Formats: sequence, C-alpha cells, structure tokens
Amino acid sequence: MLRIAVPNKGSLSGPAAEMLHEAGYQQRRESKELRIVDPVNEVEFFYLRPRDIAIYVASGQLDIGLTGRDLLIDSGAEAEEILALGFARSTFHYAAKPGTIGGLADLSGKTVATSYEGIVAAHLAEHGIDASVVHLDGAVETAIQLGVAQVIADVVETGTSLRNAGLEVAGEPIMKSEAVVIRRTGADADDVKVQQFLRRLQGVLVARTYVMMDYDCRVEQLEKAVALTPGLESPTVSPLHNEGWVAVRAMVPAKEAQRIMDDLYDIGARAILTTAIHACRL
Ligand SMILES: Nc1ncnc2c1ncn2[C@@H]1O[C@H](COP(=O)(O)OP(=O)(O)OP(=O)(O)O)[C@@H](O)[C@H]1O
Ligand SMILES: O=P(O)(O)OC[C@H]1O[C@H](OP(=O)(O)OP(=O)(O)O)[C@H](O)[C@@H]1O
Ligand SMILES: [Mg+2]
Repeated sequence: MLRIAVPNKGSLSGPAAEMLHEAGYQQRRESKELRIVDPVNEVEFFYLRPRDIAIYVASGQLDIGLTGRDLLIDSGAEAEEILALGFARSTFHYAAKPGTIGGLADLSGKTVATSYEGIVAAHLAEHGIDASVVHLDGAVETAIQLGVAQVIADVVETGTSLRNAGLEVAGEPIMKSEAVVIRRTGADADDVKVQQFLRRLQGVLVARTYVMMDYDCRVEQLEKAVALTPGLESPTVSPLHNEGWVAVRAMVPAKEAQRIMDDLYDIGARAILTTAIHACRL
C-alpha cells in the first residue's frame, strides 16, 4: 500500500484534495479525518500539517508527500521534489516600509521576521549578511508596525497583504514556489506504485492545460494547419468522404485554443471543435 502525506489545512489542502480526487483517488469526507485508506487504489492518505510533510517523508515512514517547494526547502529535510503541481504558486520576498531597504546589503544589522527561518537564514548566510531572524507563525506583515522587526520575509501572491500593511517588496525574489510532490532523497526512483501515482497526477495536469481540437481542412492546407496544431507528438490525420479534404485531431494548449481556431479558420479550416480532456496517460 502506497503511503502518501497530504496537507490537512492552509492554501495547499483544498487544491491538493481536488487534484487527488480528479486523479481518481478517494479523499476524506470531513476535515477532522487524519487518515483514510483507499482500498481500490491501494493507497493510504495521511492528512498532516503542510510544514511537517517533508519531515515525515524524509523519515522514510511515508512514501511520498504533497507540499510547497518553499516548505520543503525551509524544512531542510532529506527529501526531494519529483513533480511540480502548478497550484499554490507564490514568490518569497523580503519586504519593508517603502524606501528603507534598497538592496540586500541594507539588511545588515536589521531584524527579519519570518515563518520561514530556514530559507531566510540560508539566504542571508549565502550573501554574507549579518542580520537577526525572528520566527513568527503567521501574519508577519504586522511585525514591522508592532516593532518586532524592520524587515519581513514572506510569501507574496497578489501583494494585497503587503499593500494593506503599507509595505513593499525589497530586493530580488528569494525563491519561487508551487505545490510539489516529494519523496525521500535517494528513494527508489523506479518504484512501480510511485510511478503510477505520478502518471495519474501528470494526467490531471495535462487534462487541465490542454484541450482536444478537431477540424476539417483541404489537403492543400494541411501542412499550414498542422504547423498551427503540431500536437504533443503528431496530429492524427484521417481521410474524409469528400475528396480533397481531411480531418485533423490534435491536443492544443487550452490558453491558445481560441487564437488557434481563428488562425485555422483564416487558412480555410472548417468544423473546428474543441473538447475538454477529462483524463489522460501520455
Ligand atoms: N496567498 C497564497 N497564495 C499562494 N500560495 C500560498 C499563499 N499563502 C501560502 N501559500 C503557499 O502555501 C504553502 C503554505 O501552506 P500553509 O498551509 O503552511 O500556509 P497558509 O496557506 O499560509 O496557511 P496558514 O493559514 O496555516 O498559515 C506554501 O507553499 C506557500 O507558498
Ligand atoms: O500576496 P497575497 O495574495 O496577499 O498573499 C500572501 C499572504 O498569504 C499568506 O498569508 P495567510 O493568509 O496564509 O496568513 P498567514 O500570514 O497567517 O500565513 C502569506 O503568508 C501572505 O501573508
Ligand atoms: Mg499562511
């Protein structure tokens, strides 16, 4: 039975459960459940604090975990990222009152408040900056107003929390994060059950980002049309009953579907349809 750690609360938990559900796995029915078994898929899910997931996975008791890249790095645990999941995207930044911090050197001698001490201490050391770090559990934007620190280092997504606290980002981003699948460093890369789990999640990622496009076009236009819809490997081209026409089928990025349909129409393609992909194995 594959043992998987899943975030039990916070920004990661809803989208993680949704992705697992889309991948065909049973998920817990209520938020107090800490462990469930999905007997059909032979998987056991453990609902853990996002921050603790890398530690559990590194200990070898759980095969894989879903967490944030920033949480993985912050933990310093012996675990590694094996698949990026495209949700809970964020950037990790220093921030301060406008005009107080021009560049990294200005952090010298300051106190930095953060929930991500591991990332911040490593970043400061890497750049040879002597600053103090104070750990706070959350709502770190308030630390400056209340005099606990002159600088914060935190997750920024829309920037609303910083703006509301009258702060602005200082210097270059420290790192970019998103939800990731992790396993213990050096774990068996060919484990069949892990590979199957990853293929299922990859199927969801593809289904979310691609649509299937079908259209008819004249044989003379086929090369131009195929250049617009090269597919992932190669489009399927089938003869039509009407001589001189073919039907083409290819996967296209969902974000570009409308532009591609316009371009296909312009070169004479007709009966252009897009359909959602619900699941796939590439
Ligand atoms: N506003 C946000 N937008 C996108 N991702 C976020 C946001 N806030 C946190 N994250 C990401 O979520 C993960 C942190 O999850 P965690 O549950 O620990 O914190 P949280 O979502 O802030 O919840 P909590 O309320 O417990 O602090 C990190 O990977 C972080 O980058
Ligand atoms: O740039 P934004 O879109 O405003 O998002 C970033 C904010 O979201 C998270 O806070 P959360 O709401 O999880 O509270 P917390 O600070 O207590 O973790 C994060 O810690 C930032 O404060
Ligand atoms: Mg938070």
